[in-house]
Amino acid sequence: MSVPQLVVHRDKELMAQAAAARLITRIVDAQSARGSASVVLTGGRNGNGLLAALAASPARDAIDWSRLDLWWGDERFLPEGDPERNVTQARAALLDAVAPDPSRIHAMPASDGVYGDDADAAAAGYAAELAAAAGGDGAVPSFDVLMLGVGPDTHVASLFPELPAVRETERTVVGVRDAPKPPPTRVSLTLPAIRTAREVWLLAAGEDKAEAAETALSGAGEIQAPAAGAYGRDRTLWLLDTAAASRLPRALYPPASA
Ligand SMILES: O=C(O)[C@H](O)[C@@H](O)[C@H](O)[C@H](O)COP(=O)(O)O
Repeated sequence: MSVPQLVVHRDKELMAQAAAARLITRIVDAQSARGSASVVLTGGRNGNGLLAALAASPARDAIDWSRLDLWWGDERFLPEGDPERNVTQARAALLDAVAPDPSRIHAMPASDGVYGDDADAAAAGYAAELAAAAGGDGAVPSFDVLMLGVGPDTHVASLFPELPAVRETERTVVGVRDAPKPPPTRVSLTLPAIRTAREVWLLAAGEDKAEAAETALSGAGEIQAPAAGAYGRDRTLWLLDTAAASRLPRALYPPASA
């Protein structure tokens, strides 16, 4: 378990731009070291803001888009092409502008796909795809970076406080029903899957995330505060803006980042 590091940026726009630059560098380093990179994207405003900033970055094509595997931490279980799906929003924010290798874009199943409207079957299908990509070395590939937006209630992916999905200890992907954040039915990585990533980056910008950041970083348990259970093998990085960091003890983050 890696102890959370915090970086606090002036505002959400700068946080998105700095996080995008950080992601470009991390991907380029992974591609240089191992020939390819594997990244897990997140939905939501902060996640999509990062993708849009990356699309606008002059350095974006330092990434070899033909050697990048993209996965999702969660997905709204809706029909293919629904504007509310995280992959639809990721395509609009970034993917349509960079033309990655389509075989390496691993979208979670849609509710009108091969699994029909069965979210549990869709989750099992995505778990099988992860395991196949892991090449028998385990249940999921070794993700270089796994990004998670943090909800105001401290949820990450579609793991909401006290609900069954956050309590899952065996499966890597689960179906979620009755999610408090619409739409109610989703597919999500579980905490055990999240924690296999080399690096986990939690994105929290805006006043509405201040209480969640304080709760998750002040010793709350992962069932009550799922963000507290999201950490990487090598690194756990909270990327915040000053508004989201406003309730944190000043000692938690270095002065240089304020
Ligand atoms: O499917 C989703 O909605 C996201 O994956 C979800 O986990 C999101 O990242 C958080 O709710 C934060 O969303 P905002 O950045 O919009 O607050």
